[in-house]
Amino acid sequence: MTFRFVDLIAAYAQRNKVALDPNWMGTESINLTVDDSAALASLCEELGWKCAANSARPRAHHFPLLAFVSEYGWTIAESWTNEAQIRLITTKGVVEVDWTNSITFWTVDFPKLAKIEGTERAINIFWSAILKRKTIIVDATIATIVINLIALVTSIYSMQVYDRVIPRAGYSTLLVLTAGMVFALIVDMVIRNTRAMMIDREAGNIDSEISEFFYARMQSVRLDARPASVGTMAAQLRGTDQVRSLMSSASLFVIADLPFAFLFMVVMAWLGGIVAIVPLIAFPLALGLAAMMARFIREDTAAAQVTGNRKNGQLVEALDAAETIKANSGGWHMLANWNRLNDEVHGHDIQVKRWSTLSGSGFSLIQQLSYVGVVCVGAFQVASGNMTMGAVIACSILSGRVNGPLIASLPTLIVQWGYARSSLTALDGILTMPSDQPTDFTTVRQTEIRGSLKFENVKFAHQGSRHGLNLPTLKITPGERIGIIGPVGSGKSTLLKLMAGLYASNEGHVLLDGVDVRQIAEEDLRSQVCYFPQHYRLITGSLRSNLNLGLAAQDDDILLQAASKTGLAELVKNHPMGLDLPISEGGNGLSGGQRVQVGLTRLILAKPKLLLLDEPTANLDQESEARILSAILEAIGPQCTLVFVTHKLPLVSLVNRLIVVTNGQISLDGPTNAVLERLRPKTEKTTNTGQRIIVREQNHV
Ligand SMILES: Nc1ncnc2c1ncn2[C@@H]1O[C@H](COP(=O)(O)OP(=O)(O)OP(=O)(O)O)[C@@H](O)[C@H]1O
Repeated sequence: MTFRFVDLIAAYAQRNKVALDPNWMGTESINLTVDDSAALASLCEELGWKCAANSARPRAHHFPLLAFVSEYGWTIAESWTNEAQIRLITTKGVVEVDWTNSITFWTVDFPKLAKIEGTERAINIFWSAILKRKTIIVDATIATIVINLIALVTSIYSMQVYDRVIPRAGYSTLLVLTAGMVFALIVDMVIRNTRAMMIDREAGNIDSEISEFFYARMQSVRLDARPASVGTMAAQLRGTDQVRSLMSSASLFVIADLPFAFLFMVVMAWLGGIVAIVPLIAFPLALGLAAMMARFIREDTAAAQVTGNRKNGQLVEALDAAETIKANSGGWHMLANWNRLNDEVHGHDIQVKRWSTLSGSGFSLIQQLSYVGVVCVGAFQVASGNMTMGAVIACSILSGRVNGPLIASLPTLIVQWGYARSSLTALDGILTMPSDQPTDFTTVRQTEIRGSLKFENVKFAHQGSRHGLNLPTLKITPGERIGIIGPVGSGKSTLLKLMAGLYASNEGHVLLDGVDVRQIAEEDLRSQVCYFPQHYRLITGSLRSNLNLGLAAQDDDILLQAASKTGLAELVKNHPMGLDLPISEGGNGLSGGQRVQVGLTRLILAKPKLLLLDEPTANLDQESEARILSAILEAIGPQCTLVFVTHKLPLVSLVNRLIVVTNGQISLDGPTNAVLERLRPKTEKTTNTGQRIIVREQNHV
């Protein structure tokens, strides 16, 4: 067996920390099982990738490389292990082979798609999205140059009018100059609007690109690594809005305007000599003030942001848990928390506003002083004959242009930057959370999962928890029917999530068909391993969309056939909209049992190879429970491995093996009857002959 093309390229891309476009998987049909390098080259060309071959001895920093070795087929050459040998990743595992120049190495140069997890920082995601749009940056820069040149022309116009037109009463010249000026100002307006429209349109594209990236990243965060508050995490993600609005904000043009401040100072020096000293002092003063304010504001914007996110978390919790809160008169408690957070946010906001107002008035003072300074120094220059009146007017206009854009935009920009900065920190936090498919694992495609499981020295504890699961060994063979029982909080659900690959062990390995479960490609794993959680939630949409969730859309008659097995068909029949029955968030509008019926019907449609059920029938009556479980058993067939957690002892009659979890450890594991026998409480009895014996009582749930 050799690597298939998809596996090879996916593994190679992952080692290069490049996220591939999911659509490229379309070429899956092509198998590079022979040294068909030409096929690799033509496929890369088709996909817009560049690949290059090299038979020379690779240097240490050139790895990883693709290589074809007759004994192993296509492999990934990872590194030198010594002077003469190369470490290869093959389908048979990691091997070391002697280097000969008959081995051809290949590199594939992928287009710079989003990098995946690990070293990436949120700010880089934004910059790469912006820098990708080079034409727009060039156009906006040209527009900014023209706008600033028009500002220069305005000052020259004033100088000409004061120095040439008024003394000579040259009114026809005035009309020509004014007409030219009006035209320039109209051009200025058109360019400004076009620039703003261009930026807005691109900001929309950047926004959808960035939000798609972060949404996908948020979805891929491993379940056991998620923060406790859903609302807080949602608010952190919304931080992308703040960063994007800063990056596309018109006030950001102040940065593009900055180089022109120096041009204007040069022109002022040319027109008025020493007058240029005024902006030379005022400009760095304004920049210094901006830097100082940004520093002062930083702590408060960060604190306001963190508290604001927590406030969002509290809001989501209050809405989500409304039933519990109302039923337990918890409203006052929640309100008190809400008010506390509100006051905290308000306190920080007020500080931010104070600094912002102070900086606004500080900039305005610098601007006015600069104007007064130019007029004052200009007056001395005029008196000494070094400058004309018109030049003084032109210099006063130019001094406004040196500091003007800064003064107009900086207070807002500083506050926006403060919030964006703390949003970026929160987004960095999301990027560092471990994802379902870590980059240090090579993904393996497993289109045919058989359903055998093996735990090797597995240890797992939740974040911040000292106690967890400790499973030195556990083996499950394909087709086994296993029940897991144990006291509340003993670790049954955690064990099931480890089997499903939803949690990652802290130590040891969970192997599915001999491959680490985290290594198996997500789409292969989820399509063949079905996990049914303790609290099954439905998704906003229709009954049909919930039944088809993650599956290829099925015909209605197939859906109805499956629904009739779980009793869900009753609901469909009795609702005027049938399968189009609308479902709101979480499945509100359906009873707890009906939600479970929807989830279990979907399982029948999914036909998994490994089925993991966490108390699937907790919400069902006895009759439905028996019917649904036998329908599921029939649908999955004898080859499917079934593991379910239950507190209902009658259900264990469905399984032939029982595992008892106590305190995070497997305390009993064996044939159902044997385990039940061991579990029966013992009592001491005296027989008729006076002999004292130990008997086991009936089991109780
Ligand atoms: N998200 C979490 N964060 C921290 N600790 C958790 C989390 N989920 C569960 N735990 C802890 O892990 C332990 C095992 O929980 P688990 O849900 O696996 O128990 P269980 O045996 O399924 O319980 P039950 O029968 O009540 O469903 C418990 O002590 C629980 O407090």
